Amino acid sequence: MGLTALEFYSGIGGMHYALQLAAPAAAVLDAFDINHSANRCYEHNFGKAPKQVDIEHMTAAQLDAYAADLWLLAPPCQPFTRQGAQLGAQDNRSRSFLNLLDRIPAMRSPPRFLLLENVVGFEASDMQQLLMQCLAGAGYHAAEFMMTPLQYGIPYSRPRYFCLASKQPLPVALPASAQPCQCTPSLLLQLKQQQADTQTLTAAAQQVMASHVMYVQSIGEYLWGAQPAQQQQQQQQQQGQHLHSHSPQLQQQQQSVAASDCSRRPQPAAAIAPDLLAEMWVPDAVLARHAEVVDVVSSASCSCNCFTKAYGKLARGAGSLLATVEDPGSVDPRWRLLGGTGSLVYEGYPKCPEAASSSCCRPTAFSTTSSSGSSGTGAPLRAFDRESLAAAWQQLRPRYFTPAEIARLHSFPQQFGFPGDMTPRQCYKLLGNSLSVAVVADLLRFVLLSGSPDASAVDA
Ligand SMILES: C[S@@+](CC[C@H](N)C(=O)[O-])C[C@H]1O[C@@H](n2cnc3c(N)ncnc32)[C@H](O)[C@@H]1O
Repeated sequence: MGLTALEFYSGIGGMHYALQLAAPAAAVLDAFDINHSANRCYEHNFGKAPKQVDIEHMTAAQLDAYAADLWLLAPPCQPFTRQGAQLGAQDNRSRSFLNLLDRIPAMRSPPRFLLLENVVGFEASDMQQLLMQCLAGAGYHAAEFMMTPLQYGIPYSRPRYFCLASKQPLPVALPASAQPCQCTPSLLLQLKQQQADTQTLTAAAQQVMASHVMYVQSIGEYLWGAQPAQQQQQQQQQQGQHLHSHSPQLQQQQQSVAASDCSRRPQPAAAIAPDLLAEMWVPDAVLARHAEVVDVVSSASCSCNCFTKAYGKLARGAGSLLATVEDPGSVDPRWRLLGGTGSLVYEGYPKCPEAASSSCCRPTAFSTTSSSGSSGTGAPLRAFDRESLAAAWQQLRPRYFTPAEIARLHSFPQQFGFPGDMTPRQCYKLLGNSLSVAVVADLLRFVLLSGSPDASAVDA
């Protein structure tokens, strides 16, 4: 048999889709999750339900029986989120993951590879230290990353922590650092072909990432294949400016990464059915109550904020809304599109859209982007109040992103769907817990190359 995997905390199967991209011949032997709705959705798409078991009680013998090559892990993130109590390993929701860490040294056939996903904040937790100690003690080579779909040209900010581990040396040995690596694994592999020593390689990779040269598609282009001409021109100009600031060698590498990422993008999302669209309008009352904290993007925006499981329920920090007016500037010239965040601002309000985005701000290297627009270039509103801002939002007729659109922004394949009886709220809850398939696929390709001499083919 080829590569075999176990998917812990499987949710709706984001890790499974990523594995299908990274190693098409690999097999997921079993998936495990306690959430019945998530398991129904997983079965709907993969034809086999995950085992509805509590991972906290799994034994080394049970795990050994699979003799799986790869463990995919997305344990609960609540113990590590910035808004929570940050109890880390002391939080009851960490117990199942602690159980797995305890089991690994006791196993006869521990996995050859591991991939873990969690929220930003995990890297500073006691659980991260326990994980690293466990991996080092069990003889793994490990590397930590902080990645977001924006780094793959996808207009979606969802920074997440990742840890990769392998019994064989990783294809690029990262220098010891207090901070997780922010370079994409595919870029590291490309640079490795030309840069012999690790120090030069990582310095070059950091330089590329810090300059934010990746071609990021607009939301309209990514979801529906549409790109307003004006924005296309703007992006080309920006991209040109950035590329000229680097060596021809790096330019070539960046362009080829961007091109290969574009080729992997999903098909445009299906048109929204009228009855679904009717459910997607954001009520005026919500805009009136939360005028200062909502984040609204347009189809021309090149980013939107992280969708959480509270999307559709909470206005603050749960994910962006989409303006349905094609050109906000034509409705009122005081609208501006922030280049860095993709958010719409009205004469400088809200002052800092990212402040409303909970744990979802971008990695530092990505927050220093050049803006295609600017905020507050007009005279500030003298008598600014919530009502006038709410009225301004209403002009844009914002709607919620549909579950299908969020699934596409997570790079789920076109054929992914939810069971027909699930409400949008249930879908949002499941999607908010899930992950970016594009990001995880890239990390998986990298870790699965461990130990291979030419680092050119996945052993699947
Ligand atoms: C962050 S989500 C992972 C989502 C998944 N990666 C996806 O693509 O949808 C964590 C999942 O772990 C499950 N979970 C939490 N504690 C668990 C436990 N003790 N045993 C089994 N599953 C658990 C939750 O039901 C939830 O679906």
